[in-house]
Amino acid sequence: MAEVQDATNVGKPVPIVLAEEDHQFVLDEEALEGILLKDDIKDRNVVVVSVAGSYRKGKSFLMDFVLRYMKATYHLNLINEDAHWIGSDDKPLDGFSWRGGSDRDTTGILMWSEVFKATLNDGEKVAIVLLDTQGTFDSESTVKDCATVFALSTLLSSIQIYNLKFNIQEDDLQHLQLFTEYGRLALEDSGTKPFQKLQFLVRDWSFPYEAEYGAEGGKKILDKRLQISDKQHPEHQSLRKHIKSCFSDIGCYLMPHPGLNVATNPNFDGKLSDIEPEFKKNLITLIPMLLSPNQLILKEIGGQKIKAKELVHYFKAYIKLCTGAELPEPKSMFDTTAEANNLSAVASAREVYRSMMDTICGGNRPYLNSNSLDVEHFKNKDIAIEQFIAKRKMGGDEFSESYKFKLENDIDEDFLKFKSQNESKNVFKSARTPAVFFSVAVVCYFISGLFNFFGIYSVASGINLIMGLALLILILWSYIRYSGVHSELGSTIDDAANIMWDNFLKPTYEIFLQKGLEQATNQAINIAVNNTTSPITGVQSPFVKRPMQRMNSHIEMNDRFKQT
Ligand SMILES: Nc1nc2c(ncn2[C@@H]2O[C@H](COP(=O)(O)OP(=O)(O)OP(=O)(O)O)[C@@H](O)[C@H]2O)c(=O)[nH]1
Ligand SMILES: [Mg+2]
Repeated sequence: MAEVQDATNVGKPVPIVLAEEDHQFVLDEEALEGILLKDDIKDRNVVVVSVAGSYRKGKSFLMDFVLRYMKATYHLNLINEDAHWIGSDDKPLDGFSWRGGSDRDTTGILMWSEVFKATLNDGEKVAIVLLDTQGTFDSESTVKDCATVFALSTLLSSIQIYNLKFNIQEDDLQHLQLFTEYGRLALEDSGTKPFQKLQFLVRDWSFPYEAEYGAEGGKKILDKRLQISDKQHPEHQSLRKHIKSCFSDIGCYLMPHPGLNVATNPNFDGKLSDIEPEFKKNLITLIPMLLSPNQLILKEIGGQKIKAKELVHYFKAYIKLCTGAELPEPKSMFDTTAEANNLSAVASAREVYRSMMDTICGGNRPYLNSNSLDVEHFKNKDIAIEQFIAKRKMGGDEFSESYKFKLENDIDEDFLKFKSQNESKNVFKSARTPAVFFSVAVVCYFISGLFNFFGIYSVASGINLIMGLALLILILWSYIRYSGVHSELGSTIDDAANIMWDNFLKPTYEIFLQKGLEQATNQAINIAVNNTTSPITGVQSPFVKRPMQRMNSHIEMNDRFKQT
């Protein structure tokens, strides 16, 4: 017994993964290498035991009993059959820091500085590493912090103890799913189960009449909780399938309550004499069940056993993955639900906009002039946004503001598509390229004729060359449109035609049109005022003649009236 007590003073907890204030996790490589790269350790295959779960649930307290067992069994080579490893009744519990109170204690990931050396039944010499982790869901950690610690410790351990209180609840399974999925994302898909042993540990189990304390009762409860049946909601079924697919072995142990001293006495220092005998009895069964030489599970990654020196590389690689920008940000249940709500409201409002625009300018509707299309767009956009605002959504106005912005962007994107679809229906626009090049050819033809007439042959042949080029481009464009090949060249020709149209042909055409209109208006006024015959038809217009006759007769009548 004395030897056991001395042994508990060897080693100390070493922070390996440090939780920084800005919610970043940093690996202390030097400390890690100091533990795992010792000459007598580095080439041994490793067993990594870790404990994870919500904060303030006795994880570090349990690990200190694990330490007592490890020291007695592997450090001092005491065989534990007589349960002496658990120590004397009056010895306070030390090792990983544990304490009472409601505020979190452990942060980041701690590794015990002593790596225990063991020889398996087949003679293989292995090293056993113990990890204690920061509890999940304390008031200071974000969901990402919790997922990072849980995923890292699951990725790096061969036995992960999932520490729960009272029962295995649905939310415990949901969190496990979230965290393991986070860890699984960090791994390349190897097709095999990514993690090894998962040991549910239910503390303060209060229903021994339903399932007895220990592994047998634990199995009964676990089977019930992980059972998949057709009657279950698909969400529950997939959750269970997911958990089973992640771990190669899943067990459960039901622990009794340790007694009121442990749970509520602020002066409790871990003495066995203050702990309920039933709890002690179960510790003596639980810990050797996981860690006796014939129960050890070697750490494997992708089917390969991992040596202590290799574990250092995996620590470095996984922390980089879990803290890098590649993994998606895990969110709280509320955020995820509110996001889903808002996204579905965005989708249905967008659908409203699309279907309204479809009836106005969809594929089977005729061309609409761009002003009317703009008016319809703004009107329908307003209707869609109003519908988005009116829809009941979780998260409140502030939360949905960014989704409203997204909806506006999505609608503007849709509008661009509707617009270009509408433009493609404008036959005049699609005929612009041939019209431009044809016009160039015709104009060149007349101008070159003019130069020929005046005998300036060199200029005329230069203009003829331009005419030939325009015709050649026209033929090339027609071929591209017909065959569908070299579409980029086709677009360049279209662009060139647009530039010529916008800068030369359209202004010229507008000037002529304006002049023509001015002339026509002047003539119409002349006809009206002078009652002249139309210069075009040579006929006196009845629309002008009749009102003029009526006006003249009114003047005549007026004059006669004045005379009488
Ligand atoms: N009810 C109950 N209390 C326990 C049990 N085991 C330990 N405790 C008490 O729980 C309190 C917290 O113990 P810790 O080991 O520090 O808990 P932890 O889970 O490591 O907490 P964090 O490091 O903050 O995540 C201490 O007061 C222990 O005495 C148990 O099985 N049941
Ligand atoms: Mg702790």
